[in-house]
Amino acid sequence: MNALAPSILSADFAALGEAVKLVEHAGAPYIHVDVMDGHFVPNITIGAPVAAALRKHINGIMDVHLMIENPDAYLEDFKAAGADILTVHYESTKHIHRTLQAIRKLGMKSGLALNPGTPVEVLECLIDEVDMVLIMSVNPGFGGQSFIPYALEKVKQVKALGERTGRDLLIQVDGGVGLQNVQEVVNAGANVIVAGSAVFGAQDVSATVQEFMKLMNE
Ligand SMILES: O=C(CO)[C@@H](O)[C@H](O)COP(=O)(O)O
Repeated sequence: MNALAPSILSADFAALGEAVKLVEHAGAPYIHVDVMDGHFVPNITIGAPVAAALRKHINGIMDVHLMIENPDAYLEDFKAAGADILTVHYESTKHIHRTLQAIRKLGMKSGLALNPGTPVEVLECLIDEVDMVLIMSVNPGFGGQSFIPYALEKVKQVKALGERTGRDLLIQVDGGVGLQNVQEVVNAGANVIVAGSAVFGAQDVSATVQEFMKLMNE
């Protein structure tokens, strides 16, 4: 599973302007799509039809992060839209074990996201159903927030849990990651980095992606 690792940069988009830039840079091998519903998080972004339209321009893995209530109702839609990895939140799902199994049954890799206030201990009973753990390093809902330092400790805990249980996990970190702190995040154990404003807010998107990749793989 960790053929993607050691370190992947995932250009994260949640707005159509960012999606246009994404299409311009469609050589990106791994794309993280933020889906927000205005209920689980205060923001609204895109749904499965837009993800499906963008999929045609993505030359690589599409990783969809569902920040929505009742994600179970939409698993098949995002499979049909072309998601390779589908991530749901521990906090939005009533029967998370069943939801993770359902994602895999549909032929996608299963991702489990933990908000900053959710401890890593909840993974203990779920680890065998999870391909990727997403440690949120901001409270979900908006780009451009500051990185919460305690996330580094959680990444270390997930890495240790993976080693203890013999699982080759993808460990993703999302929120407030930029060129200034990406190495610290990778050194803690992350192997998939999500970056939104640091990529799409840059003057030169391609050069910034290259700089990220260099720092992450040094
Ligand atoms: O999903 C979220 C927040 O809800 C994150 O993906 C952010 O959108 C990442 O943006 P930056 O913090 O990198 O600007």
